[in-house]
Amino acid sequence: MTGDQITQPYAVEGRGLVKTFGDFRAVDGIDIAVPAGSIFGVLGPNGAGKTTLLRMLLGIIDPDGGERTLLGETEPLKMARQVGYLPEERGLYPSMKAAEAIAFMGALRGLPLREGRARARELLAGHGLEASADKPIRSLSKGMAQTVQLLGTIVHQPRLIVLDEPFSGLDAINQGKLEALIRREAEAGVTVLFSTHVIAHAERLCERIAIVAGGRIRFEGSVSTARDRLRPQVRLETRASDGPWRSALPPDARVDGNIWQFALPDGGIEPLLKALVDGEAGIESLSIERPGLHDAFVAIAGESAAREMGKAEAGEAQG
Ligand SMILES: Nc1ncnc2c1ncn2[C@@H]1O[C@H](COP(=O)(O)OP(=O)(O)OP(=O)(O)O)[C@@H](O)[C@H]1O
Repeated sequence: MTGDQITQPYAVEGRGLVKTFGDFRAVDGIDIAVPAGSIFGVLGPNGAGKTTLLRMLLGIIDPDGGERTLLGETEPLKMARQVGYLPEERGLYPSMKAAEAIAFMGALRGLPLREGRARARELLAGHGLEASADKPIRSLSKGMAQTVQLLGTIVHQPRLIVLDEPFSGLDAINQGKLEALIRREAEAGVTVLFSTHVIAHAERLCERIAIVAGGRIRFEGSVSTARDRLRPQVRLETRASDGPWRSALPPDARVDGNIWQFALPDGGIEPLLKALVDGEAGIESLSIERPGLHDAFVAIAGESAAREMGKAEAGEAQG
């Protein structure tokens, strides 16, 4: 097949994407660019528009406005055989055997069945599921069935993998295995685009993220750049509770006994340290912590979006 080589810097691009259902704008003018070979996370609460965005990028639904390019092709479905897609709605034929289900999913994307069957067994063995290869899906646990579906998503060795909420419904062990699989695929040069409402997955895995809320992109860039939106936080404990050194602390420092908390000043920590030492404040403890992606998310998308993310995660843990 011609055009197999990735020559474009982005595996997926969307510009000005809009999707309206009735008079509701689920996606409200989104620009997104996923670098080829990267792990890219679309992060946002339920109903933010993530699924709609992914479906438009893949060509499953058409946008009402805007343009998209998938592996260099402006008609995304033309690249379907080079894409692996795990939809949010999971499901395999319950009576199909695990290896057969994987081969079947490969066949839907153009992989000859014989090859698919052989690869299915290799993949199952690689995930500790060789004993389940000839068992019907209905006899597998939910997590195992989800792993089988995931293996079916990658069996035809796609150049781009798109996973819609892939961590949902998996226990911590299977979530860890999925993270490892995503990393392995990316190391082999595959582009991985996934959606999630769990900030920790995006923070651990992604080179770049897009934060989506209310159908709009609130941030797109590296995890590190998102975290840099907030100043590092200082926690200082002094032996003395008063002295001239106090004027060196930022005026908005919060105080509890002899513990002071404040954002790292523009000039850095050194001028303050000097004042503390010269003033004999006595430094009991000092820490400077860079905010995590969760705090950055709150700053970027707002408290209510962050609460929605937390609620979805808690609901899932219960369910
Ligand atoms: N086919 C549809 N018809 C009507 N409304 C829709 C349709 N698909 C999505 N929506 C609405 O568009 C909004 C965005 O949905 P979408 O599924 O894209 O969000 P999401 O971020 O993926 O969240 P979730 O994880 O809950 O699916 C939601 O309010 C949803 O109810």
